[in-house]
Amino acid sequence: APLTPELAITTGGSFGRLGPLTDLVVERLLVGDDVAAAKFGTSSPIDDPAREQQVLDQVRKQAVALGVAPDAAAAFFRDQITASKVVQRGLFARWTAHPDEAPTTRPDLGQIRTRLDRLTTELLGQLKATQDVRAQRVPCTVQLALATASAAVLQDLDALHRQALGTAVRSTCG
Ligand SMILES: O=C(O)C(=O)C[C@]1(C(=O)O)C=C[C@@H](O)C=C1
Repeated sequence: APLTPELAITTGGSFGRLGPLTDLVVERLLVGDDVAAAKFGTSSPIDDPAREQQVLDQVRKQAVALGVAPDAAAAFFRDQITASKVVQRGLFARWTAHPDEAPTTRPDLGQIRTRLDRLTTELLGQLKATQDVRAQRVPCTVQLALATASAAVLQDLDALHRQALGTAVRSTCG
């Protein structure tokens, strides 16, 4: 049944100065669900080192062009990739144990990677936009806690995706 207007929640995005960055991180994690659906029941492994290298090369190139430190950007994206694999492994385990929960259609991995490439550009834009706050250890930690806690609630993340979010943001404050 549709929510009554009184119960509807206006989701203006996650809170604080790191809210927009965190929303993109969550969006990328949720694309991990689609990656898992593309690979589950196929011979494509979760780990694809060649594709990871391609992602990180794109990150370094775009970071330099934007004036973001390429090593820090690459470290941030290594965490995004690790977090995506946390999601994918968790979903594979869930779908193996409960085949009735497995996806019934298989999305195209090539199209999903095009989405990931667009998210790379958007995430780098937010790394650039948040350089000031991220450089200040204590304020950054406070803003990150605010953003991740609100993201988990607003986007109704389950335990697997909350765990993956923790992995994805671990180097955000340097
Ligand atoms: O593109 C894939 O195949 C993915 O699984 C996504 C992704 C990523 O997060 O960018 C994660 C794991 C793979 O090793 C390569 C890339």
